[in-house]
Amino acid sequence: MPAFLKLKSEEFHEAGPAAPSLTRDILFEHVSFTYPSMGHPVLHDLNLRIQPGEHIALVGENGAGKSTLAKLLLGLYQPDSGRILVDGIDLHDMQLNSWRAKVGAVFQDFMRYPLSVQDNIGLGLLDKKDDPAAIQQADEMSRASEFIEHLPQSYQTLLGKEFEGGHDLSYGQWQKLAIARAYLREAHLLLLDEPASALDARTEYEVYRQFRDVARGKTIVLISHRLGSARLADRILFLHQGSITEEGTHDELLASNGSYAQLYTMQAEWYQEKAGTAHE
Ligand SMILES: Nc1ncnc2c1ncn2[C@@H]1O[C@H](COP(=O)(O)OP(=O)(O)OP(=O)(O)O)[C@@H](O)[C@H]1O
Repeated sequence: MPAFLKLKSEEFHEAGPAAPSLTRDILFEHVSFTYPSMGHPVLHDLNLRIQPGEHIALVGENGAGKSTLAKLLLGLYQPDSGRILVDGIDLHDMQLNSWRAKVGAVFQDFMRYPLSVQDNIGLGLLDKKDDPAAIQQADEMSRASEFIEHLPQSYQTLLGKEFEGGHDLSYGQWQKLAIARAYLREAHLLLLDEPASALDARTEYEVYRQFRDVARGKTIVLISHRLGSARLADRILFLHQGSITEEGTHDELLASNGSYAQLYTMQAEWYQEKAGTAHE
C-alpha cells in the first residue's frame, strides 16, 4: 500500500464533490497546521495562490514546513484553521480519492514494490501498465532507462530482496522508478518532495529540467534542497519556520539579497570548491 494511503486520517471525506476535472487554481487561505505531538504550529497563517501550469519550488532550511505543506495539499492532513481551495472547492469537502487521482506525488519515503520493473512503473494504471511505449518514454525522462537496459531481464526483472532471484536496486535507481511512475500518471498536479535526493546534483538538475519540459501545462510543486534545481521554477518560495518569507524568480531573489541569495551563494561556493578539489 502506498505510504500516503497509510497516512490517511480516518476523518477525511469520501463523500462530497469530486475533484474538478481540470485543476485551474490552488489557493491556501490563512492556513495554519500543528502536529498533535508538537506544541506549536508548523505552518502559520500561510497564504499562497498557485496558478494553473505554474512550476513552483519550495525551499528553506530543514524543518521549515515544506513537506507538511505538500502533505496538506495532497489532503493527508487538514489545516487547524484556514482552508485549501482547488478551483474554489475546499479540499476538506472533496472526495479525496478523486483529488489524489489527479496528483502525481513522489515523496522522500516513496514506495518500492516487490514487482517487475514494468509493474513498478505502471502500478495502478491499467491503461498504461502494458503500454511499452508510454513506459519507455517515462523511463527516458526519469533516466531510469539507463540502468534498466542492464538488468538481467530488462523490464521484466523482478525487483526486491523478498524474492529468490529478485534484483535489488540502489536508492537512486528506485527513486528514478518513482519519478517515472509519477510522470506516467498524467496528473494535473505533480508534487515532488526531494524526488531526486539520492541522485547527484547534475543528474537531479537534468531529471528536473526534462520533467519540466515534458510536463508543460501541468502544475509542479518541487521541494528540493538543491537550489540549482529550484532555479528552474517559475517561482521560488522560501519557507522559514512555517511562513513564506521570500518569493520570486531566481533572479529576483538573488537581487533582493535575502536568505535565498545567501543559501544559493553558499551552495554555489561549495560546488565550486568540490569541483576544484576533484581536479587537484
Ligand atoms: N508526523 C509528524 N509528527 C510530528 N512532527 C512532525 C511530523 N512531521 C514533521 N514534523 C515536524 O514538523 C516540522 C516541519 O517538518 P517538515 O517535514 O514539514 O519540514 P521540511 O521543511 O520538509 O524539512 P526537511 O527539509 O528537513 O525535509 C519539523 O519540526 C518536524 O520535526
